[in-house]
This record gives sequence, C-alpha cells and structure tokens, in this order.
Amino acid sequence: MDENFRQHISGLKKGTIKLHALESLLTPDDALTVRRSFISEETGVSLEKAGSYSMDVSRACSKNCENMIGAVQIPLGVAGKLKVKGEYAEGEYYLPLATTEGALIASVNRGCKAITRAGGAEVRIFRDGMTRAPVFAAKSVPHANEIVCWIEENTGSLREIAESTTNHGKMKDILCFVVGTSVYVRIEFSTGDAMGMNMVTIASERIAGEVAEKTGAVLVALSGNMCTDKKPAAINAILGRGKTVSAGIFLSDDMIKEIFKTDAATLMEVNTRKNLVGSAKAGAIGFNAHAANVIAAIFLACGQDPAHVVEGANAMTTVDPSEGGVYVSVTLPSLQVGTVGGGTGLDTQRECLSMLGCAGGGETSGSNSSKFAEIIASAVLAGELSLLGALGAGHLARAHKQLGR
Ligand SMILES: CC(C)(COP(=O)([O-])OP(=O)([O-])OC[C@H]1O[C@@H](n2cnc3c(N)ncnc32)[C@H](O)[C@@H]1OP(=O)([O-])[O-])[C@@H](O)C(=O)NCCC(=O)NCCSC(=O)C[C@@](C)(O)CC(=O)[O-]
Ligand SMILES: NC(=O)C1=CN([C@@H]2O[C@H](COP(=O)(O)OP(=O)(O)OC[C@H]3O[C@@H](n4cnc5c(N)ncnc54)[C@H](OP(=O)(O)O)[C@@H]3O)[C@@H](O)[C@H]2O)C=CC1
Repeated sequence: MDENFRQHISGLKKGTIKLHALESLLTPDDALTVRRSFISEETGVSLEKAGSYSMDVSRACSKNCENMIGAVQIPLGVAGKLKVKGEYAEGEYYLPLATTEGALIASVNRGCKAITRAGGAEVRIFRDGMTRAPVFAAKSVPHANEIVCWIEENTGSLREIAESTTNHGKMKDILCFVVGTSVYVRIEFSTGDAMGMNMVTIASERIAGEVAEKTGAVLVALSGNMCTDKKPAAINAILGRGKTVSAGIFLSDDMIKEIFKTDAATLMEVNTRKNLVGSAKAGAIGFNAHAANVIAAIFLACGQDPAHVVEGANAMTTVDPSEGGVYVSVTLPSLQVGTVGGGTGLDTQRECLSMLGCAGGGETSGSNSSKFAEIIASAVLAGELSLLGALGAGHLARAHKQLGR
C-alpha cells in the first residue's frame, strides 16, 4: 500500500486523525480507500467488494453519506412495460426495481401486463404538500391560545419569511394543534421537483424563530412529530403528506381468469377479508397487500429516502364490483418523492430516474416529481393486483418456492 495511505491509517489508529476528517486531507476516492482499509484492519473483514463501485463519490461523500467506505450493491431488475394514463405520466414505462426478494419483480411484471393490456392505469394526484411541525412550549393554556391566534393572524408575513429561504418552495398552509401547553405548528409547502425535507426544515426554522420572538413561545423542537416524518401516523393518512395519489384500472372477467388464474368474486373477497377487515383487526394504518414492496424497490433504484417507505406504504387498496369485471384502485395518501436533491443525483439512481423520463427538474416546477409519483402509484397497483390474484389462486407459497429460494 501507498506510504501516504499507511501514514493516514497510522494516524487513524493513534487517534491523531479523525475518521470523518479524511476528506479534508485526501481526494474523495483516496479518503474512502484509507477509511475502508482502516475499518478492514479493525474488523478483520476484507471489504474488497464494498470497495468496488462505479459512482463518482465526490458528490456522495459530501452530500449523501458521511464516513463513506464504499457501496453495497442491490440487484436491479425491470418490470413492464407499464402503461400509465396520468396528468403528468402518459405512456409506457419500464420500471427500475432494486430488490433481493425473489418473486417480487415477476409479480409486478404480471400486474403491469394486466394493466397495460387493460388500457393503462388511470392515475391522479389529489394533493401535494410537504410538512414540518415544530413544537413550542406555552406558559399556560391561554398563552397557547394566544400563540395560535397570532400565527393565524400573521400567516401572510410568515409566508414571506419562509419563502425568502428558497427559490422553489411555496408555503401553502399552517395548521395548529394544541395539547395543554404544547403547540404544534404543522407548516405545509409545495416543493417543486424536490422531495423537500431539507428545504421545508430550513424554511420552518425561520418561521419558528419569528413565532418565538413575537409570541414568547419557546421552541422545544423543530420537528415535533406532528409532521410526521418517517413514523407511521394517522395524520399523514388523513391529511396527506408529500403527494396524495390514486391509481385505478378496470379488469374484465376474462383478463382476471387468463392472467391471474382466479375470478372477480375471489379477488373482491380476498381484498375485503385481507386488506380491509384483516388490516382493521390488526390495527394497521395501511390497508393494502404489499405497497411497501414496490415503493421500497423503486425508492432504492431511484435515489429516494428509503425511510419514507414508512409513509409511502400507508396505502389503501379497493376492489369494486363492475359490469363484466372489477375496478381495482390504490390510494397513497403520503408518497414523498423527488427528482432533484437527496440521492437523485447519484449516478446509478439518476440513470433509473432517466429510464422513467423524470430525472432532474421538470419543464414546469414539480412536473417531474408528479410524473414520478403517478408512475409509482401505477406500479403499486400492479403489485397489488398480482398478489391479490396469487392469494386468490392459492399460488403465493408456490411462487416464492419457485422464484425465491
Ligand atoms: C410468480 C407469479 C408472477 C407467477 O404467475 P403465473 O400467472 O403463475 O405465471 P405465468 O407463467 O402464467 O406468467 C404470468 C406473467 O407473470 C410474469 N412473470 C412470470 N414469471 C416471471 C419471471 N420469472 N420474471 C418476470 N416476470 C414473470 C409475466 O408477466 C408473465 O406473463 P408473460 O410475460 O409470460 O406473458 C405469480 O404467482 C405471483 O405474482 N405471485 C405472487 C408473488 C408476490 O406478489 N410476491 C410479493 C412479495 S410477497 C411479500 O413480500 C408480502 C406478503 C405476501 O407477505 C404480504 C402479505 O402479507 O400479503
Ligand atoms: N432536514 C431534515 O430534517 C430531513 C432531511 N432529509 C433529507 O433531505 C434530503 C431531501 O431534501 P430536499 O430539500 O428535497 O433536497 P435538497 O436538500 O437536496 O435540496 C434540493 C434543492 O434543489 C433546488 N432545486 C433546483 N431545482 C429544483 C426544482 N425543480 N424543484 C425543487 N427544487 C429545486 C431547491 O433549491 P431552493 O430551495 O433554493 O429552491 C431545493 O431546495 C434527502 O437527502 C433526505 O434524506 C430527510 C428527512 C428529514
């Protein structure tokens, strides 16, 4: 090994160099090599494979991952083509899916086949807004009331303050909730093509400062969990967070029989007893079969924040009787996605977004992230159709035996 590298490793061992300071002393690739070699020596694991990557790490180690030592690889497959008839996504798409679960892509692929043959998923976005909710301490219940009244009377000036921090963010709404002396201020923004959590957090900090100064409220935490970010929460399912999007498809009796080897009545019964009654009995927030599977696979492929699978999978699946077949829908109340920012600029993730024609900022602000959300909702519909069909036909265990072990 290079003498310069050995000296840095020796500095790490002696504690004269901090592990996270390597990028200030070396090029990004060299910093990773030294850190990985040090961790390899400390743990006795070669890490040779983790050190084999194709991405330009200068971006990753400065914006996405501290103390970076390499990359893990997740198999990337495709499903489709999937025909989507949305307001932003109009066409047929190959879906990039990163997963290690055998049978998942086959299942989504089968759903895509059905949807495309049936004419395409009909998809619409009903609401769009990213939230952050600081929590303040008031001195008393009347003081809490004064704080809320002040915020409601000064929404206009708070909007100006918030929007001075961003070119693309627009404040849409402020909702206040009080519990005794705790005041939760849920601030909602449209965030263009960004998922928006950094953008909204920065803007909310300015609002919080103004509220504290003008009302005497004490800011306890910039995130008070009424946002609610990265935790399962009914508020996101009810009010929405990120994009609220629904996709639906009519499937004829013939198609259900041919593609899913079952029938309309069985599909409806599985959905009612499993997705609706079963989920209710279990106290679930999501009433679906496996929305998380599809969202996680697309999120990993396309550079989304994987923790947002928690809210994204908060979906409800319905199967309505319809003349000559069924109308199946999924509704995702809190799908948080972006095509700029976060992990979307990493090389392989950007390639995957480009496969869908939505990498980077859209022609109009927000059009690419909306297109992406419509495609994801349609992909979730494909996954729901196929798993409901497999359960109806009694094929679930067989499929995983054949494809997953
Ligand atoms: C496995 C299938 C698709 C077989 O489905 P099938 O109908 O028996 O097979 P087929 O040979 O007739 O193929 C039908 C179509 O499926 C697709 N397909 C078929 N095989 C492949 C393959 N190798 N690679 C890619 N695509 C494949 C393909 O589109 C094909 O059409 P074609 O292109 O041939 O005209 C079906 O049985 C199925 O979907 N099973 C369900 C599996 C599933 O959804 N797993 C999801 C993960 S389960 C889980 O994680 C969550 C869970 C289950 O715990 C949640 C819960 O509690 O419910
Ligand atoms: N801070 C937090 O509490 C949390 C952070 N995260 C992380 O936040 C990151 C995502 O935050 P996010 O704010 O989306 O991304 P970034 O922080 O990467 O910021 C994206 C910026 O891109 C600019 N931009 C350029 N073109 C566009 C466009 N067309 N539409 C919208 N913005 C555009 C905006 O600048 P401008 O604002 O000037 O318009 C925007 O603020 C992820 O890495 C995620 O993991 C996740 C959860 C919580």
